[in-house]
Amino acid sequence: MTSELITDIGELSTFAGHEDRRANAALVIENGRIAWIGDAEHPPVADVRTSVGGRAVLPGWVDSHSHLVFAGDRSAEFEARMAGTKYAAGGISTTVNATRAATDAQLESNLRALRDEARAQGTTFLETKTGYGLDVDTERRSAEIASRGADVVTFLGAHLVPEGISARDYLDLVTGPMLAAVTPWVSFIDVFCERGAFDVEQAREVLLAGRAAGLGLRVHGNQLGQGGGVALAVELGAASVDHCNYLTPADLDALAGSDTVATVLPACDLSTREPLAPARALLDAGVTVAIATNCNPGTSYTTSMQFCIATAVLQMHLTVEEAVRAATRGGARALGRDSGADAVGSLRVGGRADLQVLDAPSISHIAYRPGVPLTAATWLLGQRLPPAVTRAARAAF
Ligand SMILES: N=CN[C@@H](CCC(=O)O)C(=O)O
Ligand SMILES: [Zn+2]
Repeated sequence: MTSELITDIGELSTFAGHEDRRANAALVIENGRIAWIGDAEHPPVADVRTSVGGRAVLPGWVDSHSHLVFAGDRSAEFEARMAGTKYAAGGISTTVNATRAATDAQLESNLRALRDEARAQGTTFLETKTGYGLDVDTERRSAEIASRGADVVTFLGAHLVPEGISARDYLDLVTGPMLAAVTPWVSFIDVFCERGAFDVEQAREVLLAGRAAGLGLRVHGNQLGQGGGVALAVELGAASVDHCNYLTPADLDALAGSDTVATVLPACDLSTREPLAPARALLDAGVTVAIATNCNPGTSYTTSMQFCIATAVLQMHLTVEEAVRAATRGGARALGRDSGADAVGSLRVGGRADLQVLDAPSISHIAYRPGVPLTAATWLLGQRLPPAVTRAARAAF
């Protein structure tokens, strides 16, 4: 099996827990894994030598929150919002109607185009959710399609109570036949615990049914106002609670004393004109923070982790290193994948060779040069992605 030495690295960021950023380093990839990390002056013998010419090398992004199984467009809703209309959960139904009407091939092609767009920008590990079907058949096919394009799939049948059914009957469906239909394809269950979606008791019922089916738990919480989503996530030991825009001091304390990751979604905060999530306060309280895109057609139509990181630095007051860690190791933690043989989001000997090279000497350029796409090359499980694959989304016309 061919081994590849990556050398002339300007700055190596590993996020493996020690020497997170180092100069004069090199690494060797073999069999899809990192075989060696060390001093560039004393590398082991390798079959192939790749010089990155002083550029920065770091883990690929772990985007731990997206909604990529959908059809249709909500740019008119976005324009209205930019003109002053407030975001409300009800907008989800526009995408539900378009998604139900789409064929499997259309949904899969959209998902793959967005996944490739993300990869071209350095994302090597991606979670995505169902949640625009909201009937048994469309949720099942959404989950199956998602499993062919994403690394982790989350069941979000509890996104909104669709038209034509009572909340009680819909909860019975979500926690019964719908859950049974998606279970082969998903590893987490999620619920939108918010005004206009599901209240705390309804959310608890959904999460407990998911847990009984063997799924991990996640919560969309405290996005549009203070509520019980964060407290419920902590109470039930959810892997993450996502959004976290409106936190009380008690929410902060609860998160700080827990293993639940707070996932912040900076692009969504800007696109919905909600206050930015208090990522600085969360980190200061000792909470593990993840940064993700929340790519979806309603509230955050971007696959750019770099945009999210730059926003977290420039507007949420994270340091560059904190933000990049949150977008790699933090995302991995939110997905339960930050340790063990299948760990992602860090570069360590024996771990997956999922990495990217920036067209910049250090990670600081991600925020220092905001809006500039800096990923120059990406390796996924040790294989360098060909430019043709990463440009596929744009070539298809
Ligand atoms: N908040 C709930 N769900 C999505 C948005 C859904 C939509 O408006 O389409 C989110 O994470 O922002
Ligand atoms: Zn979301």
